[in-house]
Amino acid sequence: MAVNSRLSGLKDLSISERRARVADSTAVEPTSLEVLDPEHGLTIEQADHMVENAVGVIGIPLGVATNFTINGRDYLVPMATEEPSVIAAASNAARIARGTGGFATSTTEPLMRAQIQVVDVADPRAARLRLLEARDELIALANEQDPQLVRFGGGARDVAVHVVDAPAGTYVVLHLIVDVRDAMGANAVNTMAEAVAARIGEVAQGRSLLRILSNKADLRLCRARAVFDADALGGAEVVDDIVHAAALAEADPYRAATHNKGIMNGITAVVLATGNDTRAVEAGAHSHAVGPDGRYTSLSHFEKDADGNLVGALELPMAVGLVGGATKVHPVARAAVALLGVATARELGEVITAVGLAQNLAAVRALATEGIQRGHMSLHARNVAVTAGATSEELPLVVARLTADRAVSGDHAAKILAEVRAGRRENAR
Ligand SMILES: CC(C)(COP(=O)([O-])OP(=O)([O-])OC[C@H]1O[C@@H](n2cnc3c(N)ncnc32)[C@H](O)[C@@H]1OP(=O)([O-])[O-])[C@@H](O)C(=O)NCCC(=O)NCCSC(=O)C[C@@](C)(O)CC(=O)[O-]
Ligand SMILES: NC(=O)C1=CN([C@@H]2O[C@H](COP(=O)(O)OP(=O)(O)OC[C@H]3O[C@@H](n4cnc5c(N)ncnc54)[C@H](OP(=O)(O)O)[C@@H]3O)[C@@H](O)[C@H]2O)C=CC1
Repeated sequence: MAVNSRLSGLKDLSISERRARVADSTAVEPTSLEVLDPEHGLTIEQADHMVENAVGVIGIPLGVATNFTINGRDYLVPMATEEPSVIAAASNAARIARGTGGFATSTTEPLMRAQIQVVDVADPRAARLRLLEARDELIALANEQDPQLVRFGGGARDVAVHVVDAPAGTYVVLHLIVDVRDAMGANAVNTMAEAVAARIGEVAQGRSLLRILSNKADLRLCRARAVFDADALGGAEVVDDIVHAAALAEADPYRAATHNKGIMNGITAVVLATGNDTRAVEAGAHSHAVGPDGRYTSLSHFEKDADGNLVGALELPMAVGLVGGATKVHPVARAAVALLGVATARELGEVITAVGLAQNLAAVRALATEGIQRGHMSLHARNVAVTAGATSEELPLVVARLTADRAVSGDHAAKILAEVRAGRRENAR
């Protein structure tokens, strides 16, 4: 069944109505969403199998971003985040992009690198060539470790050898390049790296030391682009100002870090919801943000097209999988993947990248126009009101006053709450 992600007004429904609407708009059975209730989610027994010294589980809100069209197909995107306004912002930008066809994405092959470091090599440059001569033997040896991966069409594909001059010595570092198919790949690649390390040491005539995947997954890139209509963004000046905002992020690492954090607001939320390794994706992203000149810069680019519309583009490494890790173990992650309806790790990566671009556009548009506080703080007001002690009944009143007063602070919430309660006592008399 074709998904319809244009669910206007989803925010105004109760949670059970929202779930019914989401199930109705996708191919998932409504009962499969029951696992999203905390009492039906990850059990302490399951947690105990996942990590060491487990003593509990922590709940993170899971929401659904609406309006996404990617390569002509609609997706409702599960996002796990503790931060208000993130899911609203992604949905907002996806709604704007939808008017001009949505997001177009592409990806490279799912190639990961493992590094095998060799120390104490007398002739590092000659050792590099000896290792390249042994390429076929090393690939065959690595592939013996994971016949299952090879059966799925993956496996070791190539080697590259770097000579690295470091303060404590010169190292020969062999990169084993592995097609990991639908896995994130760290376990698969690390097993291979450990298995071939001794032979690599022999060929290089040194001692093999580290044998571990590189999170700079620069051979496994995902890309997303979209056109955002100038009028829908607020006009030609808004387009120009977004281009200025993005240009600052390209030139200034202080701004780039925040700009990229905005991208990761979306990316990490989908990575977490689907049970993938957030640290691996974040490490990949930030390493990709360092250009050939060694400068940290923005991951995305915004420019104006010939029609005066804004064009956004994002490219980053995307080491995510649909098998392995917590994806198959965590019941909520399984439900999130089913809801998203992706068939391959590549498709998952492309959706995540589109969400990153949408998130970035929403934040930069807010910054280039009214500022971040109106949209973000009005949604954050709920947290502030709850922290001040508002009950579910008092919450709408306190949030409405906080937003109207444009003063979203704990002190002000406490003052409003006192007034609301005094008013109630007065009415009760
Ligand atoms: C917050 C909005 C979306 C309000 O924006 P708005 O224009 O007031 O919203 P609207 O009421 O006109 O609604 C527009 C659409 O937004 C979505 N939407 C709107 N509200 C909701 C909601 N409550 N729940 C769910 N969805 C919502 C929804 O899709 C809706 O369309 P509909 O489907 O209803 O026809 C806007 O101001 C925005 O996009 N702001 C950006 C917020 C943001 O980026 N937050 C991230 C946290 S700040 C940060 O960490 C990063 C940063 C900013 O530092 C990065 C950087 O510096 O680059
Ligand atoms: N630096 C890092 O980022 C590190 C991350 N990790 C962790 O590693 C985990 C991910 O490792 P990963 O290797 O993905 O997990 P798994 O080892 O659990 O899964 C990969 C394995 O799944 C099997 N498989 C089944 N179907 C497929 C398919 N369609 N495509 C590919 N493989 C398939 C393969 O063989 P088989 O059935 O024989 O296993 C493959 O080796 C995450 O938990 C991550 O946090 C670990 C160390 C370091």
